[in-house]
Amino acid sequence: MEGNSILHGKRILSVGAGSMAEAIIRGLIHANAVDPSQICVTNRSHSDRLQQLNKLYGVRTVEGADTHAKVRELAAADVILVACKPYDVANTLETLVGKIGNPVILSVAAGISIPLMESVLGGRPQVVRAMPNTACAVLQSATAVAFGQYCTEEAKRLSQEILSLLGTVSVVEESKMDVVTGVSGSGPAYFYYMVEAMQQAAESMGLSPETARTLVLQTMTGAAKMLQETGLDARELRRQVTSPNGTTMAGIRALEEADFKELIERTISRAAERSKEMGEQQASLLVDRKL
Ligand SMILES: NC(=O)C1=CN([C@@H]2O[C@H](COP(=O)(O)OP(=O)(O)OC[C@H]3O[C@@H](n4cnc5c(N)ncnc54)[C@H](OP(=O)(O)O)[C@@H]3O)[C@@H](O)[C@H]2O)C=CC1
Ligand SMILES: O=C(O)[C@@H]1CCC=N1
Repeated sequence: MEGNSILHGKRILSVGAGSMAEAIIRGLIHANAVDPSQICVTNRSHSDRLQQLNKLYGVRTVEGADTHAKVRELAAADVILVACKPYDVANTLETLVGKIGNPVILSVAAGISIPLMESVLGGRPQVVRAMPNTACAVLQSATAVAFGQYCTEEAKRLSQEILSLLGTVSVVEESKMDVVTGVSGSGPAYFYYMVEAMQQAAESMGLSPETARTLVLQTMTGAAKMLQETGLDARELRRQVTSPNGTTMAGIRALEEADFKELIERTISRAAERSKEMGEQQASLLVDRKL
């Protein structure tokens, strides 16, 4: 672990102990970037889940109901990772008011805007909105990040340092976050769906499940590596596989007949719209509550 890293001695409190919190924690521990004792995790009610994370990663935990310990953790946190479901964000942030110093509020919640979080927290909170994906767990996330108006340069550096340990980081305007969510936040699931479909097809045509899995996984891994390591774009790499009138051309023709590119555009657009919708729902609930 780097003693001179900006993360040295920083305390990270994860509010939420689900899939995304675990992917981030696992990544940070595996990157050897923080000592497990720097991370504390809390959730609402599932103490068994907290015990599991403590056992797996050595992180500290504090139960939702353990008020004194929780208040201490909140006050001492340098970074509060908001990793609960979008519809729980406003209520969760409300419970922090008056109990925190001036930590970086690093939210990964889909759709929930920086102004909404700032308004719930009040004052001049340092809110960072990120959209990573579960590949944080293997340090291969494609993360995008947008900064709130009250973030200091140090807060920006600290959050970027944390996220860049977990994969690539692209700084974007907040208005692009819904699209980002549709592309790379949900993206791994489209990819897994494609893997499922290819394995299923391979098996239905007579390959054993084991052979199907090996061939499909290595094909995907090899293709991704070719994209990364040759610097060539996808179109050119596809051209190299496609012999005139050969097998690939026959396969691609089936994708074109099904309007595959339009389908992918629709897929990303639906996910982005859902992100926007979730944010708008939460914003209007908040307005209703204030009336
Ligand atoms: N999964 C993914 O691939 C990605 C998810 N995200 C975002 O990450 C966030 C979390 O998603 P995910 O991990 O899948 O969700 P999960 O349902 O797996 O986890 C949600 C967690 O939030 C906890 N929680 C809810 N309310 C509170 C509260 N008031 N205080 C403390 N903890 C609370 C829950 O605790 P309990 O179980 O006790 O109720 C649970 O541990 C979402 O906002 C999502 O949009 C972003 C990118 C990718
Ligand atoms: O499905 C979801 O809502 C979350 C956000 C991005 C990926 N998973």
